[in-house]
Amino acid sequence: MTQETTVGPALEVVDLSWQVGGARIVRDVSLAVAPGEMVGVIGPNGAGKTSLFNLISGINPASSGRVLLLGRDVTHRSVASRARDGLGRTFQTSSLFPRLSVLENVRLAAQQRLGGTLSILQFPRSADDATRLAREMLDVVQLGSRRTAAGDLSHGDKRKLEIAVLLAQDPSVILLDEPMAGVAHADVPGLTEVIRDLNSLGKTVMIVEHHLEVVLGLVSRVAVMHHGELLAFDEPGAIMANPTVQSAYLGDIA
Ligand SMILES: Nc1ncnc2c1ncn2[C@@H]1O[C@H](COP(=O)(O)OP(=O)(O)OP(=O)(O)O)[C@@H](O)[C@H]1O
Repeated sequence: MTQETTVGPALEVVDLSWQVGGARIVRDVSLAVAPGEMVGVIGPNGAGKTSLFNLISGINPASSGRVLLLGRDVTHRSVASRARDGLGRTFQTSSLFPRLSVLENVRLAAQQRLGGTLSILQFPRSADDATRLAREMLDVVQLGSRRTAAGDLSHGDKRKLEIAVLLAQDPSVILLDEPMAGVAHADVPGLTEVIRDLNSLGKTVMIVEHHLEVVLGLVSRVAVMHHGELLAFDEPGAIMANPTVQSAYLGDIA
């Protein structure tokens, strides 16, 4: 007789809302993302996608509802606490140190994970654990051979470097906010490949992206937001065929 093991969602939001003044920016959103799943979040400008990420990562406090990370209720936890519990996030704007080298940017994160400080004055001189870990993460994002300052990288390579910085902190759940924004057309396939590889590392990923071909080709399910509400949450084929989604969103951009 086979025994079934039940594995809960890596990330779940339940009736999540965010109100600012009289405006309800995120309205009763509920969805669950399975461990190792990659989910897209799409919707027109101002639909509430980044606001949803801000609630999940703790940047903004939920007005009501809950956020569960790896089965733990983190709704009232700080950003740092959620990060310690396994949540990683990139932003629409770059969070890199532009004058530090590619390696130093990742080594800072690796050093923090390994229990060191964030001081660049305390970098060990020789190849230590943090350096080794940083090099491994740079190989994962295909930047292993780059020796330049982070600020000199192309937009596409900066996004890859931000992912390496995240990976050095070993998050279980990763939120990517518009990774393709500002990335040159020629760099899109390479960055797409790096994001796809996050799955083979066992990461759970939510990705906000306006670049529809990219997101539909990457994810197993798509959440469509509109006026702060979750309009639909389904497989890419079903989303494209959904009449409500078509009239509310896809019709607008076709
Ligand atoms: N701190 C805030 N105070 C008041 N309104 C806000 C705040 N943050 C966001 N908003 C509003 O909430 C709505 C949703 O914004 P949000 O950035 O979440 O949308 P989005 O779907 O990510 O848009 P885009 O695709 O343009 O990034 C917008 O109307 C925005 O102006």
